[in-house]
Amino acid sequence: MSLVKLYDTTLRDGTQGEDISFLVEDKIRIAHKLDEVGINYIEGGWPGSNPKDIAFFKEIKKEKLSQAKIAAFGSTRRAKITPDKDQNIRTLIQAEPDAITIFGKTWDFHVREALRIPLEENLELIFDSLEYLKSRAPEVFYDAEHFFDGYKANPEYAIKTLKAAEQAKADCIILCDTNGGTMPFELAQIIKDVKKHIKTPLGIHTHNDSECAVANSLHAVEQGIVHVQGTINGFGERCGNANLCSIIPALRLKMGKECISAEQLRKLRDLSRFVYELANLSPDKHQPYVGNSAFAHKGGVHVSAIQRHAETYEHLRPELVGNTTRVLISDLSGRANILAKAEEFNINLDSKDPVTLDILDNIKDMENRGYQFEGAEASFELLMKRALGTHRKFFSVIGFRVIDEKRHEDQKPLSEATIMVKVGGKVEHTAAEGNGPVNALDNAIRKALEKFYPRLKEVKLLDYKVRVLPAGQGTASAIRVLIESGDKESRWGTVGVSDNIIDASYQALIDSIEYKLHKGEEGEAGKK
Ligand SMILES: CC(=O)SCCNC(=O)CCNC(=O)[C@H](O)C(C)(C)COP(=O)(O)OP(=O)(O)OC[C@H]1O[C@@H](n2cnc3c(N)ncnc32)[C@H](O)[C@@H]1OP(=O)(O)O
Ligand SMILES: CC(=O)C(=O)O
Repeated sequence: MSLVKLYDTTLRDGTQGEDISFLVEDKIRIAHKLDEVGINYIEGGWPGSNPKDIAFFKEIKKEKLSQAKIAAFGSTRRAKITPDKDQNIRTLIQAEPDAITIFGKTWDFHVREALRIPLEENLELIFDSLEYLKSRAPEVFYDAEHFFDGYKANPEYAIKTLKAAEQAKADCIILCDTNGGTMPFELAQIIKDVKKHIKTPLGIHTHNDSECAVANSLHAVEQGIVHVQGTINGFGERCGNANLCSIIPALRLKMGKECISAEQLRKLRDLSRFVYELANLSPDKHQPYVGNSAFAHKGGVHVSAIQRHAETYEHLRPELVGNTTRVLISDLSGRANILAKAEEFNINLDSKDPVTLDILDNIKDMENRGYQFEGAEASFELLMKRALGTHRKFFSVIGFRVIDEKRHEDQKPLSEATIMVKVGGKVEHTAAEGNGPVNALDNAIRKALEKFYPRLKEVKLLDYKVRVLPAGQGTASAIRVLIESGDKESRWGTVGVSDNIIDASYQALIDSIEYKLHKGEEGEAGKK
């Protein structure tokens, strides 16, 4: 296997993405995770940009990393001053990183329009800056900004800029597709041309504006590039950078390139989710390799086949990247989906059992009426238990009332719910206020039941989604409510559908509470 070095820029280019910002503490925690996963270089930020990035380089020195090197990022010197007088270059050295990466201009258009200096002077900026840094940092990398656009516009000049970096003895020259518009077939040919002129090891840094960042990075490796830059989850300026969560498994599992170990690869999904969490963003469920849907099978034909052999519909075993196969339930399901789900819930079901067909018919009918079980697996589990006769009725609701009242146009509306429930032989009648009618109803149901089932105190309502479903033939439009609840151990989704939003919410709330009570009972049974 040939070796490819991985260079992560989540903490620098990643933070140039809209909505992405990390505290110094977040950056330190992410650096540790990147180190554990075997990333060779972690670009921590641009110390010449802001105090937070300076603080990162100070703090990271106190940490013990197992193998990763820390890189600091900056630009070539400004025109008309020497590198020793350039504040940006000085802060790079003061940061005392293991490696320094500076970017410089390749594209004549940029030299004229962005820097507004003569082309020759830009070559001096590149050479001087790298030569100065080379004797002051253990390793020095050169990011050739806009390399591919520059090469297409003026190949001779673009190569001259790389030669300036080579003469200054940069340890690696990184070809950047800064605007992200290069196509994989163009990129491969340009790299072939570059290799005729440049002997310094080459790297790649691509952006995703044409959705080709990962493909371009992999093509670059095919062309002999040995250093790959990218970010976790593809965070980065505009449409983002090349996504290392896709590049790494492709390098190792599809291209036979040595980068991280099999054990480290199994931590990839955790790393992806950790970075989303610290960025305060919801994970992209459709993300290849590491997303929740990456190995989620919905079509009945697919589910039937993967149960015979997973590779029929999976390009690799999800466990290799720390993910798992999932089976989704919908009106596209067949018996195989139901059987797979039953197994997941430890329910014994046979494909010839008439109950299996009953469940399937019931689901198709309910989905036709607007239910959706993909995000409501707890409701589905209860539905199966009801069909099998293993569902326990912990309580019954005799009735409820919800009042929403606004007493004056300047006042906030008041929401109050009353509910009457029966548990065993006892009837409980309670009222509760809430922040809106659904919250009031949730509070009232729980208040009435917590007395009998104290474990309900652990349940929290985590998410609430409402969707207005279009009217079907002869039917009025309906409302679907999906609720996500959780306790300290797990999270579960439930669904309700009605032409009345309160009733739809009520169904989803009741399912959530019943699910928690069943879960607790099974837990207790397991302990006995
Ligand atoms: C392709 C990339 O992603 S490169 C990384 C981009 N990232 C960032 O810009 C984030 C961090 N940036 C910053 O904090 C600020 O822009 C700073 C501190 C670097 C500079 O701030 P300012 O001095 O106020 O300049 P400003 O941001 O307005 O303009 C950029 C300056 O850099 C100069 N510049 C741009 N590229 C280079 C280069 N490769 N070498 C030298 N100077 C450069 C521009 O000419 C301009 O200087 P000028 O206004 O004197 O002509
Ligand atoms: C250096 C860099 O971030 C770019 O060219 O995109």
